[in-house]
Amino acid sequence: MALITCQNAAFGYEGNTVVSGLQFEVHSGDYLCVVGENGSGKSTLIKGLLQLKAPQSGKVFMGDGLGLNEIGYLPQQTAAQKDFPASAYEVVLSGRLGARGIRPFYSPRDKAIAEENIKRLDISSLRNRCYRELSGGQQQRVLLARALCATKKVLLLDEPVAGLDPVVTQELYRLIESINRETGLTVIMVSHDLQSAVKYASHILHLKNTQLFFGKTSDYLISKVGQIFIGGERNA
Ligand SMILES: Nc1ncnc2c1ncn2[C@@H]1O[C@H](COP(=O)(O)OP(=O)(O)OP(=O)(O)O)[C@@H](O)[C@H]1O
Repeated sequence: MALITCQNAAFGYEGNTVVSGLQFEVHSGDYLCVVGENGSGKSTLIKGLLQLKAPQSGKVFMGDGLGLNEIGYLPQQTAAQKDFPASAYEVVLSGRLGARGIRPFYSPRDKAIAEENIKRLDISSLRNRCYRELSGGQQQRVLLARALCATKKVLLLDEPVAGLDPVVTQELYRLIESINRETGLTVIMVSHDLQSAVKYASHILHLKNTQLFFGKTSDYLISKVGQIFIGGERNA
């Protein structure tokens, strides 16, 4: 059974539809990249998957025992988040807030999970540094560790490389791919970067206010949509 299913869903704001015809499934271990131009509805879909937004029509549902609090989410960074006055360790540990529920303190297990992800993302040397003093790439690693603390099942990333230089961008992509490959964690990532999407993702969802393509990356590459967009970028 699929972890997430979109059944002919449409989303919008105050009666205006911004993305429709969404028909896809995400299975355990998939690495899905959601691509499309500015304003094509990618972030709106992410809000729908997180159930922050109800579909105007159609359905979105979770299966395979997936709970909403088992999705680790790395949102698009805002200026306010970049200025967060806490240590890198505190930011990572706060990924356990959803699991902590009404318990007043973090448990030894919460702290062990934070340690595990600090090690996994190789950020031990940053743990006591103030988050807002870190570079963009370091901040994204900390936020990725935070999102991993929240989940063993699904990681939802909205443009995780926005504003990073090409070297740090490729490092982050490789890291996300190795987490997907080594742990089987399902990854759903919004990206503007088609070349990297087809390099790393197992599946592509291409939006342009409607669903232009959904399927395996290998099929996308030989599809009409894939040929137009990938060809277009290569010729640009
Ligand atoms: N809160 C909102 N209220 C009304 N319209 C909105 C709201 N948020 C987004 N929109 C509109 O919905 C459309 C899709 O926006 P969305 O942010 O989902 O696109 P996107 O593909 O994620 O774009 P980008 O790549 O620029 O982040 C746009 O036309 C946008 O102006």
